[in-house]
Amino acid sequence: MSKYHPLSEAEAIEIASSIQEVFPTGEPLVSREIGDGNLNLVFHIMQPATGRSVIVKQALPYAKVVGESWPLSLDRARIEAEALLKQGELAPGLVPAVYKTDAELALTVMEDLSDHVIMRRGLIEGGTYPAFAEHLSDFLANTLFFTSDLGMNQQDKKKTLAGFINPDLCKITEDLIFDDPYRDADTNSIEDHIRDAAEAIWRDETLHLEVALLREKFLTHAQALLHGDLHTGSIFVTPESTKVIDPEFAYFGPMGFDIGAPIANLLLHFASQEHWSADEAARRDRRAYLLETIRELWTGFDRKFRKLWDEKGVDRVARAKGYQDDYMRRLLQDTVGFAGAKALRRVYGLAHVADIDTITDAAARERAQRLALAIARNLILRHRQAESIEDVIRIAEAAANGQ
Ligand SMILES: Nc1ncnc2c1ncn2[C@@H]1O[C@H](COP(=O)(O)OP(=O)(O)O)[C@@H](O)[C@H]1O
Ligand SMILES: CSC[C@H]1O[C@H](OP(=O)(O)O)[C@H](O)[C@@H]1O
Repeated sequence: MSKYHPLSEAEAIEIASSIQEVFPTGEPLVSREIGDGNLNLVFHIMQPATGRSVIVKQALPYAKVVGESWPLSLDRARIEAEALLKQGELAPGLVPAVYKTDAELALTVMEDLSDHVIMRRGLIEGGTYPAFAEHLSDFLANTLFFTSDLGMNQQDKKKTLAGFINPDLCKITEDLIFDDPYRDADTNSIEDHIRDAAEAIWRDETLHLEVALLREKFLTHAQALLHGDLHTGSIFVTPESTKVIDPEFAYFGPMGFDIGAPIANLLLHFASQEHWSADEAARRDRRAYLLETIRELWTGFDRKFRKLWDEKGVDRVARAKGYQDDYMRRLLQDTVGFAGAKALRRVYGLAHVADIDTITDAAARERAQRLALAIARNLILRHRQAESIEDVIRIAEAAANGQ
């Protein structure tokens, strides 16, 4: 019989107390459930006498945000733990330390990052993160390169891939990102004042073709091991430090999906700047910072990925003249398209973003939602023509200027 059951606070404490490297002494521990995500339980376990702490994250057999009517495999907890360990090897210091995993109980005990802030929250509060683009481009270049056919033995890659078959979580993405926003689905959550914009998207057949092409890539292109859900709610930051969490959507998919995710979320935050109803200068400065971060993220990624290819590439054939440039151009185009798809679903799909939803002035919120939709739609429509990250920046600036 399986030993799985959702943990009580007392059981979470008992498990945490076995982590000798954090709690070598026997003083009592206290627990608090702090999960604010859509899917899992997260216990913060602290030893008041020493101030030491860990996080115990446990999967539930269903999606917490919907309830037991949406069952989900517990195997996602094993996948999350294995992805965290692999990312820790490939991108040291950029993910939390893992102290213990238990596939049967579907849990991971990890480093407490409460001295950081979730990036979405930090951005909403006006924070700036000067090391973020450098760190995240390191994370992306290393995790994607060394799990692709360019940076890893191709037979080993196929064997590794078998451990990251993640059908339930991929299905969430296939439906919530690539299908439901393009039809009148029950899962959508549409504010009345933008219903006309959603209906226009449901009728937009040119857009549907581009989304079908992106969805096909997500379904079939096992290019590298992805994080799979790399939005600003999955990244902890301080001005000096960046840590990526929550890779439970990990699977072998198209790299542009991971690079597009943070770009989409920076653009959603860009759109949310409509909340500065009167302060044009504040809005302009904030937007310039966000666009510069997007530029640095892609250019840093491009430079580091090419360097790894030149210095650590394992594939002789990949050294064919012109192949690298062609590959990077296609990767940019995927990134642009996936950024658009990831942004669009956050405006009226099942899961929104606080950046926009917390704007209390309804007129400003509507402007932000329409701006996010305009940017997202143009990214999707034009992704196959993109030649440079400047195309993304021009699309965002033009939409913000009402063009
Ligand atoms: N290592 C950690 N350190 C501190 N807080 C964490 C850690 N991991 C998760 N959390 C907290 O729990 C929340 C939900 O975690 P997350 O992994 O995103 O869960 P879900 O998979 O349900 O989205 C985060 O937003 C954060 O507040
Ligand atoms: C029914 S899951 C909706 C949505 O939630 C996930 O995000 P998170 O686990 O970080 O809360 C993922 O983005 C899913 O698409």
